[in-house]
Amino acid sequence: MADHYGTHMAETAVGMPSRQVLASLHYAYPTAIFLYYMVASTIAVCTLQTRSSEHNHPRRRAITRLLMLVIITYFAQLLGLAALGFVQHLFPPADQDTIIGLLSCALAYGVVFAGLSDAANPVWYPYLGPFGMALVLEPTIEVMSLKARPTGPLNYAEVFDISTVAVRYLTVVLALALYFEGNRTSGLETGTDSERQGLLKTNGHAANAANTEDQPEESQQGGYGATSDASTDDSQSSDTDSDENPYQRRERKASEQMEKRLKEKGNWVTYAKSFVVFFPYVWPVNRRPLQIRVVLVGICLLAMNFLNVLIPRQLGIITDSLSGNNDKNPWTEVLIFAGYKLVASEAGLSLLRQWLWIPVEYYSFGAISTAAYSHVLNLSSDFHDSKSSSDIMMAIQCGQSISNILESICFRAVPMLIDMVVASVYLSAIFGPYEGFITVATAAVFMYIATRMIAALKDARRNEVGAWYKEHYVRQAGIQGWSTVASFNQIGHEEDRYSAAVEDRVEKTQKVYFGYVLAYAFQFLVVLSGLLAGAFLAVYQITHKQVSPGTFIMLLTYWAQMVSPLTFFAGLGKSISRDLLQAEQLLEIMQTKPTVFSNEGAPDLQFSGGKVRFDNVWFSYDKKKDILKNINFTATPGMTVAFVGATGAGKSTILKLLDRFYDVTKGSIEIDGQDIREVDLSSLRAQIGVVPQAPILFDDTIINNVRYAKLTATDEEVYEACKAASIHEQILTFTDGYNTKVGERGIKLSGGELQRVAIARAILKRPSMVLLDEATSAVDTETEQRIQEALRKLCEGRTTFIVAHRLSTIMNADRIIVITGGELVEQGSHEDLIRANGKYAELWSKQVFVKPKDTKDEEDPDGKTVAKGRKPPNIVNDLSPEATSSEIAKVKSTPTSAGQAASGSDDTAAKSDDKQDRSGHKKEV
Ligand SMILES: Nc1ncnc2c1ncn2[C@@H]1O[C@H](COP(=O)(O)OP(=O)(O)OP(=O)(O)O)[C@@H](O)[C@H]1O
Repeated sequence: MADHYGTHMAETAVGMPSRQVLASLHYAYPTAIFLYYMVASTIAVCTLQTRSSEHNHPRRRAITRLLMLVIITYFAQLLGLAALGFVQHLFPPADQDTIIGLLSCALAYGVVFAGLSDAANPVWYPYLGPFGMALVLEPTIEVMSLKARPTGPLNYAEVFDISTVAVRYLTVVLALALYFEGNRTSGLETGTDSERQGLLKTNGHAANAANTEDQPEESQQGGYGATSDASTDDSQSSDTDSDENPYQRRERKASEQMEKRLKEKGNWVTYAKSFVVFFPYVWPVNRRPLQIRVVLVGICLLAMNFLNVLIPRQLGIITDSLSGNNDKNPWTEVLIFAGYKLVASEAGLSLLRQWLWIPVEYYSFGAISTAAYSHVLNLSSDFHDSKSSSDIMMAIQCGQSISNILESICFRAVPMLIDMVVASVYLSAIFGPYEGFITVATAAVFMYIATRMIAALKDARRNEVGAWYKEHYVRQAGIQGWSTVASFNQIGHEEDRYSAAVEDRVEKTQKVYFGYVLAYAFQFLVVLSGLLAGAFLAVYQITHKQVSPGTFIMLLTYWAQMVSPLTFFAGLGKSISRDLLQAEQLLEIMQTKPTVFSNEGAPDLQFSGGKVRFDNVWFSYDKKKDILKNINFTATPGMTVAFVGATGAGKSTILKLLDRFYDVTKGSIEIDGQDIREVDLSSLRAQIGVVPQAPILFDDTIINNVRYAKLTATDEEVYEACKAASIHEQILTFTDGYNTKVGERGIKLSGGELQRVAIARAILKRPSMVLLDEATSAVDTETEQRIQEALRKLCEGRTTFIVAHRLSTIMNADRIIVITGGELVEQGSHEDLIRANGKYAELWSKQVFVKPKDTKDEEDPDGKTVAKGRKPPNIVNDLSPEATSSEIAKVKSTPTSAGQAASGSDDTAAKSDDKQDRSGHKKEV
């Protein structure tokens, strides 16, 4: 064996133990650098320190160059040894430990160098550690090597070697000095030491609060994500992207959410802990058979690791038996090989693993989807009003990504890592440490190149997704808006638009595709170089009879097997971060708490007539602008209360508060003396029947849609409800009668039919209280008459709240409440309010006395003259304030006749005089 300087160890006076120590140091030093760097970098990333530094170290460039110089000195030493070997005809020119040590140090510092070059704002301790080790270990190794050489004067090679080590040592010292000097200077300049202290908020407390809290949100995020982190780049770039498609918007929102949560949690570890909510869905808790399956899957994976060694090894044995290098029977060996292949194949362990795993996987997918769906359904109106339904549905589907992350780590990354470690150890054992080094070096270079290339393709990929979405939207717009396209004669325009979008997408896809092909080509070249180096070494050892020819075949097979784990690892970070972003969207939903809920153990609503009291009710949707202000009124049992007022005044909001779609911000709502927040939500809603402004039906048959109000209702009950809602006859005229499908959201029904089906539903429910929100807005007056009849049946004896713009609909209400700008400005019966000559009288007069404008010749908006005496294009209300007053005066003198004028029905007018409410209670006016 040759020592550091090419002289044979055996000739020196150094004892065995120190030689062993020296040999171990050659391996331990680069290993320590590598491990320290990896662990320190991981800690820095996990504790988010890499995101803290907002300005660069002033000497960073110089330090990076010095690090490069350190690597060069190792190659210089190797070149020196090669020159010595060449001159002295020594091969190998030094002992194997020294050469491997130098090569490994060059590789380890190479990894550190690559990390420093790539980091946007590095945290320095992962890079300083190796320098610190060098300060101690470099002289130690050198001194021990000098001790190991024979006594006598130094030759040129030894002088060169010592000088190179000295240069390296000085380089390391200089790099450290520059770091501390730069740190001190920048500290003096800025007055802070952000590089060492700049940790982010932990659990809501900012370590660098002074730095971050004064800044606007954007700038905080900017500094925050100031690494090369993809997600932050995405969020920032897409913020300014006006062409953001839903995919990009979702990704941006998820990545912003992730940033926010990371900021709150302080590090990745606590961040990852927030995903613990998914644990019961991923791990089959309380399902022993499934748990056993998971364990068996683990055993299968270990068996696969084992087979990955056995198969190449067996090929080597077969080759050796064929070439007579061993005395084994090739027939038997081939059979054993076939056996291994069978076990490792899709028909063997893989099949078994899938069989074991599929129920677990689907358990998890099913459990997450069901839990997410149920959670979403139980969230309150504020959530549903603020989220797009497509985003919610996407997020529920993203449940799969949680199990994907675990599967990637547990069932792919871990076994592949085992494969790679086993490969380098096994190859080192067979061919010696050089082969192990070649394997590790190839893997490191491969991963570096592959991850860089994937990162370089990020923009191209984003453009491709954008183009894909654009194509999708152009197509969808053309098809969905076909009638608009056709009626505006724009088919040609849409065709051009679509073909341009397709062309753009195809061009961008090609770019990405070619990028991937190029990336694979580079990866292949790296693997080929490693394979070539490994194969040369093997050939050398075979020709020197150190190993058998069969091992060559084993080596080739092993290398071929390693490409797929390497490719997987190169893309692992990307796929995990994509899955995490998707899981983030679901996590956000799962962590949203309903704002309207039943208190623990809340009693059921005890309904006794339906007395409703609004006591000083205030409400705001966004906690900023008050939508309802100080609303006070009481509705006695069976009373019909109508809300009128301008659009946006807050009428529908009052109904939503009654049904507890939202809770009041201040004040309270009581039903029969019970605060509705104190009773069980479901028992409250069970008492209330709603006919909404825009009823939504399910894409199902009419009968099923009506029956939705009471799932146990018989067909007869449904028919009765439809008869009561004056829709039965009409349904019978449909092609399939009650089995007619209503289309998505009831699109196949007319507005009036839709509203009557909604009324039938409410009738079938037989609620104790009724809320009608513009229930007859979509029907003509004749149909309305019939619906009024239906509604009368529905509301009979029930406390009813009506919102209506058409005042004729509500003039018979026991109480009319006028809402203006969220405030209750008037209340009373129709007659009282008309007499009061306030807001209601004004609204009433405008609706009653609508008549054509004076039909003198005038110009229409296009400048064309409209001839006098002809019917003008619009009927408008032309009452002047004076005219209004005089009309109201008339109304005041003959209220009943005004009622008749409005309703056109003696019957309804007669009822307006009825001071007794429908349940026999005296009206509370
Ligand atoms: N979910 C919501 N989130 C935020 N603001 C809302 C929401 N729903 C309604 N608003 C706002 O609250 C105000 C009152 O709305 P509301 O629907 O109660 O009015 P309305 O009097 O019933 O109007 P219309 O007669 O047109 O139905 C409006 O300004 C509206 O923009």
